[in-house]
Amino acid sequence: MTPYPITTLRRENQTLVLENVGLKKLAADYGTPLYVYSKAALSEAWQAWQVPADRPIHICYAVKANSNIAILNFFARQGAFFDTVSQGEIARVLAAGAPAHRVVFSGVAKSVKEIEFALNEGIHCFNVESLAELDRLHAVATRLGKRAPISLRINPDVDAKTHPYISTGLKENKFGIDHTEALAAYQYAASLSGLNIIGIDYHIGSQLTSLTPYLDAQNRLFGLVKQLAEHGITLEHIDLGGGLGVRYRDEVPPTAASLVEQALNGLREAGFNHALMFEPGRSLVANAGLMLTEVEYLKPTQHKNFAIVDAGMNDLIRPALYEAWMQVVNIDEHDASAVAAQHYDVVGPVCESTDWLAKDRELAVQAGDVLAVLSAGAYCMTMASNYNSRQRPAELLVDGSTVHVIRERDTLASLWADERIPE
Ligand SMILES: Cc1ncc(COP(=O)(O)O)c(C=O)c1O
Ligand SMILES: N[C@@H](CCCC[NH3+])C(=O)O
Repeated sequence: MTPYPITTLRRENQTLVLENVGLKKLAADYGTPLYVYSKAALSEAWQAWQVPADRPIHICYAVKANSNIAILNFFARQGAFFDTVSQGEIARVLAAGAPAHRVVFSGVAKSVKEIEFALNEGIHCFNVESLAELDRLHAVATRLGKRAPISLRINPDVDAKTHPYISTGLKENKFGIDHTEALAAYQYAASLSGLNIIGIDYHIGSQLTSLTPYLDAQNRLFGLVKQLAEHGITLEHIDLGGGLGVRYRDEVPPTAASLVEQALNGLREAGFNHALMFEPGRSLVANAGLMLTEVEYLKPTQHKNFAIVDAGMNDLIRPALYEAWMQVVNIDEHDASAVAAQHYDVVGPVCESTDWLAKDRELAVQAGDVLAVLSAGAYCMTMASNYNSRQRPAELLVDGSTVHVIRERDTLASLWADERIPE
């Protein structure tokens, strides 16, 4: 196993280099905390999903994983479709230069305003999550003199065997329409003139590290597609969602190609000629990014050692939220004779006890060192907040030896720019 899950990251002369750029210089030039993404790693992740096939396969990048418009623009140029969950995400995709007809709109709570916006822009498909949403879509589309292209998101009741907070395909989850009610839901949708049925989809959870739950869900879904056809309801596409896991530590997730092949085999066996869609987020971006953070203080106590860094749970919340393990490395290697390795909890400045990035990690570290939190390209910057009135980090995109600033750090004034003191 390579030392780092980011393939474009390596150690050269005891310091970490991403593509052709030294991380120490980036921290010095742009300050910390700082997100840094590798364009070559994004390319590699995108290529991994490209499988030759006897039908169109649309890869819909799940915008929530990393919604910086430079990242969206990169995927738009590759020909990606986009999975979105809000008007804001759709607007970002359009601002990044992608056409509306490559947008699918998922989410359990689509508002009238969001539906109007998506219909007027002309998106590819609404992934519908309830009967009430069918009624709302029909009403809005009819009022606008349009027909809404729809797919029903099915809840297949399959255990994705991932963290319970990011599992979405069990019957107790709020997502999708119960597979036992799917036929009736489709028949109801077919009776509504404002709707145009084009697909079926599911998304069973995130950070999946085995193909088995996908196969279980796929079999269930394909059974439904057959049943629908028997009732005269035909579909253009089948969307198998996102969720493919990545390596944070020692996970060995299936390759994207093996997931696509499993789906293609299933389609061929069933005699289906539908187009195929997937909605990957994490697997396209997690291991294209890292976060740099400087050690402010070392705080040894009688119980444990703390390395107190300048990034907090507001900047990177995954450990606080899911106890997620993310690799933390010192970007400069110390000679063992100069700095001895010890066990540290790496904690941030936020006034919460859950404000930690890593626990009980062996690190040779001094105050002033810069640490890199790896695999931070997905669900890190998008979940950042201004809690404790902290300025969210800047973001950089490295391309060979070139560094692009793709987001400036929040300014102090931006923290209250939208607030008003009453007269
Ligand atoms: C509907 C939908 N599609 C796709 C994704 C992307 O998932 P992942 O980042 O795990 O690939 C998510 C998030 O889990 C989602 O909710
Ligand atoms: N935010 C989660 C993934 C959630 C996926 C959303 N459907 C994470 O960081 O792992």
